[in-house]
Formats: sequence, C-alpha cells, structure tokens
Amino acid sequence: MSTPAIQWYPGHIAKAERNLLEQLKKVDVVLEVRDCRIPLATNHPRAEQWIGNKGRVLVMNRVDMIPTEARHQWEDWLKSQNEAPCFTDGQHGKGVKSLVKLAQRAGSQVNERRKARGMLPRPVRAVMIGFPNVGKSALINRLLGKRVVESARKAGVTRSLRWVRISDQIELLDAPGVLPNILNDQDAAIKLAICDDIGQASYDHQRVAAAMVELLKDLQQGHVLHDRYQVDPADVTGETYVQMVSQQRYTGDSDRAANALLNDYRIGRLGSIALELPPVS
Ligand SMILES: Nc1nc2c(ncn2[C@@H]2O[C@H](COP(=O)(O)OP(=O)(O)OP(=O)(O)O)[C@@H](O)[C@H]2O)c(=O)[nH]1
Repeated sequence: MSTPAIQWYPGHIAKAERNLLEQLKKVDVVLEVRDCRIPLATNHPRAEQWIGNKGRVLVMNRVDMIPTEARHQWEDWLKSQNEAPCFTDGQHGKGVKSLVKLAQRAGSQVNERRKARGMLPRPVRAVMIGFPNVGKSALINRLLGKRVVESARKAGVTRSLRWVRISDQIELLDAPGVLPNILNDQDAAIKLAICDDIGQASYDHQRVAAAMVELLKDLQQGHVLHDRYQVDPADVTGETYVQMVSQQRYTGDSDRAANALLNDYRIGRLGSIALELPPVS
C-alpha cells in the first residue's frame, strides 16, 4: 500500500490539545475560526466537544479569497443549519467589529450570572480556536488595531498561548492552531494542505499540487491554470500537469513547479476560488 499524501505527528498534536484544553477551562466564549475556502475541512472534529456549553461564534475567515457568490451560498447554507456566521478578512480587518459585538453577546450570560450573585462585571474571556494558519493571529491584530501577536504565512507560527485585552469588555486568548489527532479523510487533508492550513503534518508537495489540479478541474476552474501557465489541464491527470508545467517553466524541476502551483493558489494569483461549496440537500 502506498503511503498517504499527508502524514501526522500525533505526539505534537496531543501536547497542543492538552494545552488548549487547560486554557479552555478559563474562557466564556469560543471563537471558532474556519477558512472560507474550505469551511468543511477546517471544521475541527473536536471543536463541538471543546466548546461544550460555552458561548460560541463561528468565524468564517479569508472571505476575500472566495467569490461573493460562494460567500452567499455559504451564508444561506449555514443559516439553514441554524448558524449565524461572522465573515471576516483578517488581513484587511473586514468584519472584525461585528466579531467583537458577537463575542460580547455570546458571553453576556457571564455578567448576568455575576450580577445575580451581587458580583461586579468582568471582561468576557474568549479564545480563538481553529486549524493552523486559518488567520487567528491576524484577526487578533486587527481587533487590536496593532500587531501584538505573530502572524505569518507559514502554518504553526503561534507556539504559545497568550492573553490580550481587546477592550474593557473583552479579553482574548491567542492559541496555536490545533490539528486533529487522526484525520481519516485524506480528501479533507489534501484540501488543508493546498490551503496551507496543516501545520505540523508533512506532505508531498507534488502529490498535493497534482490533487489541486484535479480539484480545480472538478470545480470547472481548469481555465485559471490554462490562463496562468499556458498549459491546458483538460485532458491530462494532475500528475502529468505538474510535469508539463515543470517542463514548460522550470527546466523539468517538478518540485519547483509543484511549489509554484500551490503558492499561486495560496496567494490568490489564480483568482478567488472556493475549494468547497455547501452540500446540496
Ligand atoms: N487574504 C487573507 N489573508 C489572511 C486572512 N487572515 C489571515 N491571513 C494571512 O494568513 C497568514 C496566516 O495568518 P495567521 O493569523 O498567522 O494564522 P493563525 O491561524 O494564527 O496561524 P497559526 O499560528 O499557525 O495557528 C498570514 O500571512 C495572514 O496575513 C484573510 O482573511 N485574508
């Protein structure tokens, strides 16, 4: 049997999850951040369990990276699932004001309970959770209007947990992205790798780039590859396509071709493309 394209390091993951669980005990509200390009693949299988009966806000980040039409489709579908998502663009700060309001509202019971017990109100404590690189730190920096936490293109940048005060009413914990211990769904894992939301897992860039080509073709987006590389993906496999691009542009270096393909998608050079759309009922 061939090795899967994506492999995990459960040791690291278990430690990150233990740390996060410890911090979760201290918070009133969880801001669950997903990547708009792949909201299903970035739905952490443990999120529901971690959140329990705390207040929750579903944050759909990277909204600038999908077409408006796809955003509307997700909005409608999530509403039909009784969700009230907050769409954000952590890079430019879009949607962060609504996020603060929603977080405060989700944590309002804390101070109602305190008041009933004759206690003074205190700031609502919230935490951002989500896969690596979905934009948690960028959102915190935007919420604060300055760069206080490290935010970078590389997944797994946030290593430690730290509290930041957003306002008199809300304190926020920046937590490192946490991957699931096991992800049996290789399709979801590949999407995470394409979007660079996979942190400490390791993967074969050429296989992931080939899978991205196949996925773009399935989504009727093969033309964006043709436009960018002047190589038509229509009648070839993803693997052959990476080889063809490598011959055309990188003197046969398939690794460079794979990295260029992935990078071009990640930085939006192929346009705004949603890799997942809501399930059709
Ligand atoms: N285009 C776009 N880029 C974003 C958005 N949010 C974050 N980014 C960029 O994505 C990269 C990763 O963002 P981070 O905020 O470091 O992600 P994180 O979730 O804190 O990552 P970890 O520390 O790995 O858990 C950075 O280069 C950000 O500038 C967004 O909404 N749109």
